[in-house]
Amino acid sequence: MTNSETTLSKLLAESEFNQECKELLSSLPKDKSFFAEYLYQYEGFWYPPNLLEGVLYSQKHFQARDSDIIVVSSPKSGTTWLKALVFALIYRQDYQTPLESHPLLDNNPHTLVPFVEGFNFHTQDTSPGIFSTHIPLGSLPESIKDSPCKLVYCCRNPKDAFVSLWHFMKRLALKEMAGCTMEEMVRGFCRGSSVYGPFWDHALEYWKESRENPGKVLFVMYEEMREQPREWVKRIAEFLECSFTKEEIDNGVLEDIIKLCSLENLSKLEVNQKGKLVNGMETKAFFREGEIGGWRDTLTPLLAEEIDKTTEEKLIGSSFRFFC
Ligand SMILES: Nc1ncnc2c1ncn2[C@@H]1O[C@H](COP(=O)(O)OS(=O)(=O)O)[C@@H](OP(=O)(O)O)[C@H]1O
Repeated sequence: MTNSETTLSKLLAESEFNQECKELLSSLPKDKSFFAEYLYQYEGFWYPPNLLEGVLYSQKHFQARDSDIIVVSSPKSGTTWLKALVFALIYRQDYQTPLESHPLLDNNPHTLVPFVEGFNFHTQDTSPGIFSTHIPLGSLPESIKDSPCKLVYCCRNPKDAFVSLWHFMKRLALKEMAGCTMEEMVRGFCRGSSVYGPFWDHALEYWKESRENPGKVLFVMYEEMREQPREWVKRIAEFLECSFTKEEIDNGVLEDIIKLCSLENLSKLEVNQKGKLVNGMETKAFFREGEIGGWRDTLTPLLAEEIDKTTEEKLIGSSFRFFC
């Protein structure tokens, strides 16, 4: 068993659950999985037990402040990038160009921006607080829904998000993955039984909320940010009420932030090549190719078609469309 295997398996499956959580788990629908022994369905979405425990904890204890910013995504949809961008945007006055001593140069974005469901949100004592979550809209802690805090949702094409997850799991050599074929994993993903899945319902709920409540939720597409980072980073800044001034644009602050947070830059930093998060996960696992349509190198046409079919079914009655 490799180190990362031990750590992640432990993280996903062997936590010591409190009594309340154990009782809840025994009452929930469960499905065999390759993330942990079982995923459990809670409020319509699927979780490994330890992540569900984090969701329950956050529902009880997370107190959003009015000024807080929450980066939201399904796993593998651009979380790490958006965390870095929002952090760099909000603190850009504190770390002027040239960016030689920026915290993102020696901290992984996941260290700087804690997860709402990660038990360590208490460590964030700055204002505004920047947090991140994969929690579906309906299961967010009430204080997030009720306060004027803002949510930036990052969505990605399901085939690329799936393939990214596949490579991530493979790299972490999770023991539950042993013997799991890609066909099985695609099938699980399509029936919604994937971490924080169904992937489509997750995106659709936030997309709808962004339409109905545009001051609360900004919906961004990973692919559009890749193609037009200037446009989108400016739009995110506007949404977060920290628009770029003309002087900043003239001085190249926008370009510096884009460069600092780029996959090319972050992935070559020592902290992201050799570092580990507090939970033991290797930081390099969060960076790969970031390609649009990269799924073609991994998915067979048949498996791609299976995901497309689910996408088609899920989008019936909605005008929402994924990027490609
Ligand atoms: N800075 C930056 N810019 C653009 N793309 C980036 C960046 N950082 C990570 N990535 C790519 O995002 C994919 C990982 O997704 P997440 O960050 O959402 O993963 S996680 O949910 O936080 O585990 C994963 O995509 P794939 O390359 O397709 O696997 C990463 O390569």
